[in-house]
Amino acid sequence: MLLSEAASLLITSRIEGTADVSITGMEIDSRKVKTGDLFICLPGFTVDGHDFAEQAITQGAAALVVERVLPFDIPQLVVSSCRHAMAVLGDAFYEHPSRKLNMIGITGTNGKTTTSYLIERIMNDHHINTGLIGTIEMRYNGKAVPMPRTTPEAMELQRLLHDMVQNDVQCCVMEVSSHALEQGRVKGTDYRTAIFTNISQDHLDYHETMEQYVAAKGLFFARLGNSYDADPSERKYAVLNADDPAVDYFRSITAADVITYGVDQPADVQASNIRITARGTTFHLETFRGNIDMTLQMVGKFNVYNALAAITAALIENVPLEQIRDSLGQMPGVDGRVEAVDAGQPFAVIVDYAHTPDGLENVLRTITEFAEGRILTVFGCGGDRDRTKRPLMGQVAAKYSDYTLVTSDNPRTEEPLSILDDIEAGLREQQVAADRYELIVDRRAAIQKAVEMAQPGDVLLIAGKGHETYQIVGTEVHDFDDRLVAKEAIRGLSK
Ligand SMILES: CC(=O)N[C@H]1[C@@H](OP(=O)(O)OP(=O)(O)OC[C@H]2O[C@@H](n3ccc(=O)[nH]c3=O)[C@H](O)[C@@H]2O)O[C@H](CO)[C@@H](O)[C@@H]1O[C@H](C)C(=O)N[C@@H](C)C(=O)N[C@H](CCC(=O)O)C(=O)O
Ligand SMILES: Nc1ncnc2c1ncn2[C@@H]1O[C@H](COP(=O)(O)OP(=O)(O)OP(=O)(O)O)[C@@H](O)[C@H]1O
Repeated sequence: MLLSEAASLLITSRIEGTADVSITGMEIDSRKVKTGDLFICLPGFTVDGHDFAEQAITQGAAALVVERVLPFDIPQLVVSSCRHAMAVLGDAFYEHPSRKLNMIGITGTNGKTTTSYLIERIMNDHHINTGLIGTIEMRYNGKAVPMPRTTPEAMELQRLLHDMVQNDVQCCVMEVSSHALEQGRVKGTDYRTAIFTNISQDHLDYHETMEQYVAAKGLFFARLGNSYDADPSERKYAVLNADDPAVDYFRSITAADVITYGVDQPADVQASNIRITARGTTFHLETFRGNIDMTLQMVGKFNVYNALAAITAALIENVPLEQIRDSLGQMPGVDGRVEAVDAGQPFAVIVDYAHTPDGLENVLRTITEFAEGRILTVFGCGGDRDRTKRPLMGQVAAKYSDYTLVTSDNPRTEEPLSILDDIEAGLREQQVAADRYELIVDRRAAIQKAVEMAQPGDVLLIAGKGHETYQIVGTEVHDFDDRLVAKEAIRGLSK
């Protein structure tokens, strides 16, 4: 691509210097620039990419995209927003890869990862080669790479999608975070199906108010549309949770065809007669393509919602209902999501990624449905993130647990004990007696204590970290896996 071609894609841009320079790659991180790359200077929240232009030039950048002209003798494409330019240029440079894939995006506070795994499983079982991008990793054709963020930056995303196209992937299911929507990371990505799971309090450190958080999610649906004469194979679909209060708002702002799913409110894809046991969940499913009885190995009403969202996406892709039933019935669940830890102990240990008040409430409510003994809960809240959810999570833990151990969960640069104090305020609000909870900063010691307290029939929930295998203290990342720590503690019981 020539710099002049890049400029023609951005209507208000101008070029300072030579326009016919050839661009052989694009990069937003100066440390990764290669000879011939176009370096896009992103003004960030912590540092400004413009300050790294010199390093990019030293590494061989052929030209820059800037919001202000820099004093370097190199062609510069001057734009009003480098973030917007990155999305447009990435999409064009990688030859519009999302238009060659059936793109399914999932947004919502909870359930994105679970739903994406369910869709990936159904599609692949139906021989639709499907790639996945999300919190845990990006994977396709048996290749998996851990991801630093839930939704990649626009440039990285377009590169990934291009790679999928080159490798004969037909469908891509991906998580679309509210941060990504707000920052335009998925601008230019052409989705066929946009799924909404649910919205509840989280990320207010970033979005500040619930209204702004909902509005950020809304961008996903507002950008999706159909022309009146769109070919059926080209139509766009908004798949919405009929039981979530935000459904009417998202319906009102999208021009896509809306398909709803739900349990409590009438919906196009509806579950009824839900039965939950410790081993799984069954329900009756009614859809616009027929009805069927479903069995999930995953527990909880919230997983019925995740399954309904996945079923709806699969029906849009014309997967037969029987095939969907068989795929979901065989799916053991997702890493770190209501994952049972079994080291032969006479009580249940469950590790779960719940890190929002709503997520914690859902998993605890589910446990109450099958717990024979007491419920012991170990959890904490992340440092340098939404502080307002801490007391709310304390309240939820207090409401459902017989004993709560409040501990650390990635304290980052905050004083760990002060995070625990914020959570304790919620426990106190619920007027929990002082002998029904404890603050233990060291997560290993908290898990150890809970394991020692557990009696036969009890359920011990270790919430917050799920699949994560680290703990961030200060700026250091330490190895830490709740599942391994719990197993060690259980083995220690017999010594
Ligand atoms: C708040 C937020 O989203 N920040 C993202 C943003 O950071 P930033 O704007 O501060 O960027 P920066 O680090 O200041 O750098 C600015 C520019 O300088 C460049 N740079 C920087 C250093 C250098 O030596 N050379 C260089 O070129 C960077 O590559 C970047 O282009 O752009 C960075 C570069 O892409 C992201 O890594 C960073 O995500 C941070 C790590 C983050 O924690 N994001 C979270 C909040 C997030 O996005 N989470 C959601 C999921 C939430 C959920 O549902 O749980 C997600 O989608 O992951
Ligand atoms: N549909 C749902 N409704 C409410 N809570 C849910 C739902 N699905 C999962 N959860 C809870 O949220 C936790 C995280 O689930 P999952 O990883 O699927 O969500 P996510 O949206 O991808 O989260 P994140 O954005 O933080 O990665 C689960 O461990 C479970 O406790």
